[in-house]
Amino acid sequence: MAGQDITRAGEALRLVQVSKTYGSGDHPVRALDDVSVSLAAGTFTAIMGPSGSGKSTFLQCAAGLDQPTEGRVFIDGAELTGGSETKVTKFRRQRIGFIFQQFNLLPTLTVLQNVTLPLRLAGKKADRKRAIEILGRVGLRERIDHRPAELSGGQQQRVAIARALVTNPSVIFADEPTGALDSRSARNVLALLAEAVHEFGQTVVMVTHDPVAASYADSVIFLADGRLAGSLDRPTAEAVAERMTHLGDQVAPYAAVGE
Ligand SMILES: Nc1ncnc2c1ncn2[C@@H]1O[C@H](COP(=O)(O)OP(=O)(O)OP(=O)(O)O)[C@@H](O)[C@H]1O
Repeated sequence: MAGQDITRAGEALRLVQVSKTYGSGDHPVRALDDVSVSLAAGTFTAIMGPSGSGKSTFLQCAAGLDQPTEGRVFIDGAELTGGSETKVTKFRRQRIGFIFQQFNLLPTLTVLQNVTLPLRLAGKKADRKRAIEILGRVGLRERIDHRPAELSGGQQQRVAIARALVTNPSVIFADEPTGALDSRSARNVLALLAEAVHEFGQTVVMVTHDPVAASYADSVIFLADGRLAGSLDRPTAEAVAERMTHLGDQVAPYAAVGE
């Protein structure tokens, strides 16, 4: 992980000429093709693009869940790429938070235990007070002893947000975080993510299909065929939907979240 530091101050995520090719032989798939991106700390970025454009691959490579075939990834100035699997896992636990479409909470643990788990995995003290404070922030102070199955989908996703926030990570990656939620819960979750960015200085990178979800971000990065296909600052749902149409996607009616 050594090497020349090519990142800038205040930069939370940097991808330098990242490519990912799946398979070899006659039909390799170039899922990401020479993607370079720089995201400032304390910003909320949505990644959008047609199906198969490389969004999940982008997230997997940027978050150290998969290794790019070429290129380098830096989180907070430290290189994520190039280390052993053990080093990358440690790096992820210390610096990266995740939010998934299906919440990925452990069903046998209570809400509070789910939230303190990343601290324990990162070898830190299971700081109960901090976990309870964050659960209060996401509106679940009264539910800390419940199991995930006793909560609604929106509440489970709020637990997952608390779990992502608890280690104070350099970047939180969210993969379709509202994909399994009704529109009201989705708005609530998106507002919480935006609040984590604007009030607490978190950095969030979110993959989404939904122009309304993307409109909660500060900017949108578009992918098409594994390549960068532009960006949009201060996006509105209408502008995002319009751009997606030009990228060849069948955009869902954007009332999905905002209705
Ligand atoms: N493990 C894999 N092996 C081979 N090809 C893969 C693999 N994972 C993804 N791909 C291919 O890489 C390309 C990009 O896939 P990716 O899942 O990143 O797209 P996406 O934009 O997230 O798509 P969606 O919106 O449908 O989830 C696609 O052509 C896909 O078929």
